[in-house]
Amino acid sequence: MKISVIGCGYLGAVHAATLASMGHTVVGIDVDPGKVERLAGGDAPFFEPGLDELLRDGRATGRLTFSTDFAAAAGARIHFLCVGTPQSKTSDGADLSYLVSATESLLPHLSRGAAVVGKSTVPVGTVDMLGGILAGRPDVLLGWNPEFLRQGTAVKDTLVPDRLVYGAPGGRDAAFEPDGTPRGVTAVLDAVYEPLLCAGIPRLVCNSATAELIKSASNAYLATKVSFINAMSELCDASGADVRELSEAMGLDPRIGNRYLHAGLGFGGGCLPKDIRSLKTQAAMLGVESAKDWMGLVDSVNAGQRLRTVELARELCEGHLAGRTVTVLGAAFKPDTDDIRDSPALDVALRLAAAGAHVTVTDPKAINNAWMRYPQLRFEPSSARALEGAELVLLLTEWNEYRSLSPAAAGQLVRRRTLLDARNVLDAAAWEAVGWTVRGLGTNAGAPLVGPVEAKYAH
Ligand SMILES: NC(=O)c1ccc[n+]([C@@H]2O[C@H](COP(=O)([O-])OP(=O)(O)OC[C@H]3O[C@@H](n4cnc5c(N)ncnc54)[C@H](O)[C@@H]3O)[C@@H](O)[C@H]2O)c1
Ligand SMILES: O=c1ccn([C@@H]2O[C@H](COP(=O)(O)OP(=O)(O)O[C@H]3O[C@H](CO)[C@@H](O)[C@H](O)[C@H]3O)[C@@H](O)[C@H]2O)c(=O)[nH]1
Repeated sequence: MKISVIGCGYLGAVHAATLASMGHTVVGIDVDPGKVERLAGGDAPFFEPGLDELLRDGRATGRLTFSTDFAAAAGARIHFLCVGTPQSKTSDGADLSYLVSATESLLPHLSRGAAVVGKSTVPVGTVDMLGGILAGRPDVLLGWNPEFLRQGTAVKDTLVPDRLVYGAPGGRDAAFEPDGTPRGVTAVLDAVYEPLLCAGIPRLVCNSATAELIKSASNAYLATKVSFINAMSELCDASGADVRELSEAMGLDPRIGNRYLHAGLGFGGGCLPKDIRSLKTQAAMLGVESAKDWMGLVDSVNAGQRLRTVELARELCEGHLAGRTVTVLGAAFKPDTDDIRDSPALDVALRLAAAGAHVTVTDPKAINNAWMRYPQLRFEPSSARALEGAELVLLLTEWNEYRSLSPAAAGQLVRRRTLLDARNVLDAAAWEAVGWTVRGLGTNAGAPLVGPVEAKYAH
């Protein structure tokens, strides 16, 4: 099947390359000529494990091409909208201007009966709004097929997803003939995903509003779990408990599960933060105060972890960050990606620098992106050189390279063996054994149990 993918960023490039690997003929369209040139050359414009290989394969078979020209999308049976829906510059809501523009650019090139299906994460009601743009083309099928991939494991997540969700006009009842044969956009999507469906991946068909909300609610739930355990980590610090043990024990209850229950610096990236704010805005507009307040709390607990980290760093520098030499391990919002969108690590690094510390940031993949965005920070690609002379080391993104640092070797490089493990991943005892002072978030490692509890319950 000929398919077009509009918007070739972290989502679209992976979607296009995996569809080509399933045997489809795919053209990726993007307004960024530099990105298109690299993709067309079989070279991913960002770091995503496994993507380069898929791009090269797609290029070799001739099934995967890229263009800046929307005319190249003509003749496709289905067009996937994968453009960004970032947080608006003026509110907490999503900026839908890229989607509107992409749909308008696509309109003149739509074949009779073609399907337009969005994958971007959108507020509920977006499909109806885009339907207005396509109103003059009643032959065109419109649907939504939200994406759940994670960066760092995007290729595997796309080829072996937990589920496929189709938002189709009229919902489940209208999506099938009386004999159960899929019709309309459901039939087209089934043909696209045939190999996945044959492999037993569950597929859920619902109306567009439900599909839009399934995506937002899923991200909101993941963010809720992270903020919940981080709120518990603060309780642990206040009481002398250890959040790693608490989380492990809670996670063994299958009703709770241990995933997204890792306490630390909290969530960042191009998805969870903007998606919970967008959901908060949607809830407010729909007059649903409980969901609005819930998202606000999840967001503020998450922001609090960044501030707690800076305060802990200050404490570890005897109350004064000004003039201190500080090394930050990690710039990406999480390991295995070069994405620095809303990176908790860089947020903390900027706050430390603003407090007067001499901050050096290192990262295995994200240095270039970080340096272009924050030229005021100092970056060093080599972690060994970044550690030289440090008075405080902060582990802010848990790349394997940092998890496997030798405490003794790192100790030879720094001026003072003081470590803040804000991702709670290191073996504090092994580091303390060679003279490091180690602190975490909610692990109480090395912290004196000064009596916040006694103070709170004194009267
Ligand atoms: N990144 C993820 O892991 C992920 C996963 C699931 C869903 N999503 C959602 O997918 C969407 C895209 O996210 P992303 O991370 O890929 O963003 P991104 O910024 O990496 O990519 C968006 C791409 O769209 C292009 N673009 C913008 N306007 C365009 C237009 N009018 N025509 C053609 N191309 C245009 C941009 O140049 C860019 O390459 C968002 O809604 C996001 O929430 C992302
Ligand atoms: O126990 C945990 C798990 C994650 N995180 C942090 O949470 C953030 C998000 O992590 P992850 O979900 O792995 O990254 P994303 O690639 O942003 O993926 C999320 O956002 C995508 C875009 O919507 C969705 O498709 C995915 O399903 C959803 O997991 C990162 O900063 C992590 O460090 C924690 O702090 N503790």
